[in-house]
Amino acid sequence: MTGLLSGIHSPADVRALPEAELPRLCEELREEIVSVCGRVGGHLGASLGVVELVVALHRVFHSPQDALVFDVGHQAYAHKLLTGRRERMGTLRQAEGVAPFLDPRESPHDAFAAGHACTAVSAALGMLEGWSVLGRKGHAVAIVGDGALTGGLTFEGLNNAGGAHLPLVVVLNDNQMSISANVGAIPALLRTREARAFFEGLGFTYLGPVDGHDLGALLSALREARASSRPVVVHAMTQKGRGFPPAEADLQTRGHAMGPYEWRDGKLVRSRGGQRTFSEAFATALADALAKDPRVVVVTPAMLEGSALVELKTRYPDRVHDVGIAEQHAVTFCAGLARAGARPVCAIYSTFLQRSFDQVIHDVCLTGLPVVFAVDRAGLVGADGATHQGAYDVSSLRAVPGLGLMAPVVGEDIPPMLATALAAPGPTVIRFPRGTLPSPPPELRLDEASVKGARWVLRAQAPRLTLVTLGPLALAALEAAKAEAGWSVLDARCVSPLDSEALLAAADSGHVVVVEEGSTRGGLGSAVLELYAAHGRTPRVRLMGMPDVFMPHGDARVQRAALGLDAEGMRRAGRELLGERP
Ligand SMILES: Cc1ncc(C[n+]2csc(CCOP(=O)(O)OP(=O)(O)O)c2C)c(N)n1
Ligand SMILES: CC(=O)[C@@H](O)[C@H](O)COP(=O)(O)O
Ligand SMILES: [Mg+2]
Repeated sequence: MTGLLSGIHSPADVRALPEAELPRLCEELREEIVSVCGRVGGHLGASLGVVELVVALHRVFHSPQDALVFDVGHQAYAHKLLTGRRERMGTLRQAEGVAPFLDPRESPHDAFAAGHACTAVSAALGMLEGWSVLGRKGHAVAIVGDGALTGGLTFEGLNNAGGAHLPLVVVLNDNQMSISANVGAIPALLRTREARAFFEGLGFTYLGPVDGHDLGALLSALREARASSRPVVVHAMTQKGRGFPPAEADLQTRGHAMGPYEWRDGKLVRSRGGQRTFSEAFATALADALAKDPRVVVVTPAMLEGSALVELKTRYPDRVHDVGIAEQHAVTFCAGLARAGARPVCAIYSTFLQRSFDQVIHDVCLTGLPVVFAVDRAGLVGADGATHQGAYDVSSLRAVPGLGLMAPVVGEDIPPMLATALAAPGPTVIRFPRGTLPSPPPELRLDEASVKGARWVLRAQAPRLTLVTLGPLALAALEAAKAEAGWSVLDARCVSPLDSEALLAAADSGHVVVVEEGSTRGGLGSAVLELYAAHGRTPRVRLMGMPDVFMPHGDARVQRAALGLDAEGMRRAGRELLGERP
């Protein structure tokens, strides 16, 4: 790489450039972002939209003495390129490579770790307050999207900041988009003069709206904000996908994030197989439920695309609700719907459901309201890494009384599971992973009758060992067991309530390996051990799953194999437990 970017190793180099060179720097940053994302995929559109903003921020503020706190961190590729990570950017989102979002362990210029939305204002305010206590000087800037303004946590931070009289700078990166078009009253509010009144009402000085691609305007607004002794909002208008026509033209998919791509015959081609995903299979089952039962209502906290609900939203605009990046609200909204007699299905990623644990307990489960949670991205998620792993849903939700919890193995399991959940008098979780559907062996087909208990996928004549699995891992277990003599496979299917009878029968084999794609701390394996302890049963048990660390980014298939969550790994673990040569 020649050009300006090759001479930029830290923000000090950005500040040393003549101002007239900054447009060229922005051009090079865009070229680099498009090129990196073309090779490895990533959050292309969000990052392209803030190139001028990031350059201006590094020009006016002095990172790391000043803290630039990016909300989510998916928009920060230009920041990574300007802070010493340019040469490693080709490793973005891959194992051992540059992190998908921001992480202070990767760079001192990443002021605060993120990946989940709506944390920036609170974190930046906390840092300012901390510095004030410790007598350290510095500016703190929260860079927040308009989507993050649909989340309660952002408002909690703004409210606190407006009354705290600290010179917090909030840069509102308003591209009029969340992943989908932004929702609720906020988008309209931000288009009117009331935006000023709103932020001023909260105790902020309001600067803007500023053209977020006009470096001169940005520099002058940010300088004014830096000089302020009060909280300031700089309202910058940006365009997602800016400078890359396919992203500008297709905001929801290419404009937010996409996998690796290439140009073929003048067309952008995504390298994605045509196989159906678990999310799509769930959406198909939902379509059926919506058609059959007028009480069914679907709720997503800002993940219409990821949860494959775009088409259903078009077909049922009044029964499919995108409520914004508002997981707590989504769950309590569902509780209200259920209380009114509707049958809500909350489609939510496992990692984002963490936000609403109390709402699940207090608003839904305490009185047993019939809400269905379609918990997507349960298990390893791959390139999004530690912040997005679906590791804790089973461990945490298993503890909640009256909450049913089940997991399909194959796509065919989903319709009967959803029907069972919708017919249940109380709340139910259906958890399924990110990715494509496996091909079902004929013996795994379920009938449409209600789903009950565990299912023997393979029952050996003289069993020596049972692999107890959850979700699609049953298929790898089947492969492992078929290669060994006397191995059985039990698909636990329901974690709550546990099928005690089947699991106690599994103990008869003397050796039990419990395999799940979730934390082994408190997950299905723990449930099985609790059951055996309660019944005084003492088979030799081995637990397999996600270990007691925050699993980093990488290829999910590779990680699965490394954790032994494939046929080979299960065979190895089983043979070890049996005392046989692995
Ligand atoms: C708590 C949480 N919910 C959902 C998401 C998924 N998500 C990531 S970015 C994004 C859109 C954010 O919109 P905005 O803040 O406007 O930023 P933009 O992408 O437009 O730059 C969403 C919904 C998340 N990261 N965290
Ligand atoms: C940044 C963020 O939280 C989302 O954009 C997320 O990366 C989407 O993940 P999926 O690709 O699994 O939908
Ligand atoms: Mg936005």
